[in-house]
Amino acid sequence: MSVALLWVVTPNVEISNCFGFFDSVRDGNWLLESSRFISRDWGSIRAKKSRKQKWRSCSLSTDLKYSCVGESGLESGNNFCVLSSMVANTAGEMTISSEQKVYDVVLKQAALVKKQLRSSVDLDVRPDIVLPGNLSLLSEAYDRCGEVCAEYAKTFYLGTLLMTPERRRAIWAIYVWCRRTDELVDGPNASHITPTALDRWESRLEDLFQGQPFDMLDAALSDTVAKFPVDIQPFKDMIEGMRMDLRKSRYKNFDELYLYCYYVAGTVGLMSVPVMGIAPESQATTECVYNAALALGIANQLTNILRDVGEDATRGRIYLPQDELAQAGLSDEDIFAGKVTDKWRNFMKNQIKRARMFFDEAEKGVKELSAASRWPVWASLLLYSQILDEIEANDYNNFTKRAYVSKGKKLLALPIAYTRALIPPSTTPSLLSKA
Ligand SMILES: CC(C)=CCC/C(C)=C/CC/C(C)=C/CC/C(C)=C/[C@@H]1[C@@H](COP(=O)(O)OP(=O)(O)O)[C@]1(C)CC/C=C(\C)CC/C=C(\C)CCC=C(C)C
Repeated sequence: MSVALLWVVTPNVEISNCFGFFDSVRDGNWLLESSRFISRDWGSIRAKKSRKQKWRSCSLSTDLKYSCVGESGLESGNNFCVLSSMVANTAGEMTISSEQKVYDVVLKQAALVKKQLRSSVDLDVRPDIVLPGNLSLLSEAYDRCGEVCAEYAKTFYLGTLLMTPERRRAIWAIYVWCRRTDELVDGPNASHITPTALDRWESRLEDLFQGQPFDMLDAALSDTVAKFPVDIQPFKDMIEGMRMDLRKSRYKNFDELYLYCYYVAGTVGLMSVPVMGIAPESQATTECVYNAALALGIANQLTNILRDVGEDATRGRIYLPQDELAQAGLSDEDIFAGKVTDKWRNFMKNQIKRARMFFDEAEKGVKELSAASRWPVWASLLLYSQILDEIEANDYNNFTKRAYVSKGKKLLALPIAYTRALIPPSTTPSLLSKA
């Protein structure tokens, strides 16, 4: 299906398969982890005092709420203690945790866009610098991005129609680049993709950020990144996630999985916020909004992983943290056997709880976005989080049953998302402090 679509949307002047890309590149305790990864107050422990206060003002509470997730004694709230931004590697050496690494990227991204996004002007895009002839090519390129988006993500596409035309086009261009990147390792030509191919995709990315796009779809993104304060780092990180997918099929613990989820999905949040914009009246810190965006990406990816356990297993892939499986008395063989047992149900309950914590964290940031961007984000959040409800409704059989949200439920989510999108940003500095 995807290949057919790619042929339709790729213009003749370009390479014409796999979004025009393939030819061109041929040649411890999981409870502690879950608390640590979800609460921004962890960041505050590590950060300088001034930063710490800001994080505190927008974080989940650090109380023991998140430490009561697990079922085993190890996960008792009373044993909960703040570790640090360090984790032990297999050799027993202390290394920087994935959360710390990602947190640094979030801070950098937030700092980069703080000024522009806080502008009181509705849209702070730079004017077009293309010549008149190129303008229609560019608009054709954006239209194609819109078509891809409409084909792959219909509901989300409809949501983007509420955005201003400039923002909508930019989100489409980002979407298409992400989709193409994902297709490299997940699409029909995935078996031919090598690390070298990804290196080439990355140098192509660098070119487009320098204003030298390789094809039409790249040209749309090139224009977008010239107009909006979008940084290259999350894009490079997404490619890094694809590299990880090529070389890894197991994740030792949640620290490793978290990094993977950041690479392939948290990055999407960081790419999107500069385009969607933060409401000028919002009192939330930019970091806080970025953190929520990151959380939504992570939540979506965790949900995706939980939904696709059976499907991934048929490809020899298990994205679930190995240490948590072992703690639950489960092994890879149990996953391959695909039997829903009580051990499995308990394990899944904990995984679902953790994914929901990330959704909760994300919810805090949505209302801080510019008014027109809130609806598609709420819609995406509600629809994706409902997949978790469906896994429960399937009695945790994610081996042979694919959890999906029915059309009726999807339709119902849209007005709910719309109503939520009407909630204005927080204007109480005591709750969310201004940067
Ligand atoms: C409004 C909105 C949702 C904008 C995001 C648009 C965008 C640029 C999406 C790109 C998605 C994409 C193709 C990513 C490539 C990697 C990948 C496949 C990730 C998985 C997505 C699900 O994709 P898929 O369509 O394959 O799913 P199905 O299997 O068909 O169900 C991911 C699970 C991750 C997607 C991550 C997001 C959509 C992050 C969203 C976060 C924001 C938009 C930030 C919102 C801001 C705040 C403050 C909360």
